Amino acid sequence: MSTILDRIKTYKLEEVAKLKASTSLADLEAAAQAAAPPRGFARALRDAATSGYGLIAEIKKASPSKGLIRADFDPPELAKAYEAGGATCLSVLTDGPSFQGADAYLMAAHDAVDLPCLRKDFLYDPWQVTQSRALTADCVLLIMASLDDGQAAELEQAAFDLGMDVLIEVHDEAELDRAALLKSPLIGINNRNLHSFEVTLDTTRRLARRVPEDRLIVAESGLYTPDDLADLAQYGARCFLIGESLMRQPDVAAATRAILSRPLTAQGGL
Ligand SMILES: O=P(O)(O)OC[C@@H](O)[C@@H](O)c1c[nH]c2ccccc12
Repeated sequence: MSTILDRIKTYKLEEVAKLKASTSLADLEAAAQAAAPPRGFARALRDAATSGYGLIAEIKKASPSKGLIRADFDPPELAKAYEAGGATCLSVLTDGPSFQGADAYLMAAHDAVDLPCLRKDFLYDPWQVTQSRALTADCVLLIMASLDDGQAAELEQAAFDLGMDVLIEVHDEAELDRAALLKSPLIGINNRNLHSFEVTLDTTRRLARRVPEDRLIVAESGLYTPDDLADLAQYGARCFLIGESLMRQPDVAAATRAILSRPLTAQGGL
C-alpha cells in the first residue's frame, strides 16, 4: 500500500540528489562545523520530565491532511511565543512540498530563542543529517516506517557524531521493537496513522507500555487539551509534541501556557 511517505521519499531523494550536485560535502561539513553548537535536546526533555511535562512545540504552516493551518506565519515570532509559554524544545517543519516549510524557518526560529530545535523533515541519507546540523538543528527525526534497520542505525550514528540528538518515530509495535534496537533515548509515538491520517490517542495508550524503561516517550499528534496530556501521562508519557492545536490559536504563548496548565504534580503525581 502506498502511503504519503512513499510519495515524499520520491521527491525528497530527487531534492537531495540536486543539492548534492550543487554543494560539495566538504563545504557542507564546514558549514556544519561552523554552526552554533548543539543545544541538548534530549537533556532538556529529560530535565523537564522530572518535574512536569516536556513540550516540543511545533512550527508548522500547513500539512497534507489539513492544508493551511496558519496564515499569519512568522517563525521567529512563533518561536518566541512558544518559549514565553513554557515550551521545552521546538520542532520546525522544513519540508516544502507537503508542509510548506523551509530550511530558513528552522534557522530563524533557532536564532530567535535559546530552546533546542528539532528539524522536522524526512531523512534518508547521511548527507541530510550533516545538512541538518549546518541548518542549526539540535535534533533530527527518524521515521521508522520509511527506513530499514541499517539505514536508521547509520543516520542515528551520523547525528550523534555531529552532537545532535535523535527522535525516533514509531506507529506500531513492529516499528517500536526496531526502534528499541537503536541507541537514542527519545521514542516518539505518532498518534496519526500514515495510511488513513486518522488520529487516535489509543496508539500511545497501546504502545507506551512496550517502550523500554530507559527511554523517554514523546506522544506525538492530535493533542488538544491539558486533559489529553494528563490522560497519556497515566500511560507513562511525559513528553509531548504538539503542532496544530497551538498553531491555530491567535495567542500562541497563552495557548502554550494553557495546555501545560495541568502537570502531574497538580494531580498529586503518579
Ligand atoms: O499537529 P499535530 O497533530 O499536533 O502533530 C504534530 C506532529 O506530531 C506532526 O506534525 C508530525 C508527527 N510526525 C511527523 C512527521 C513528519 C511531519 C509531521 C509530523
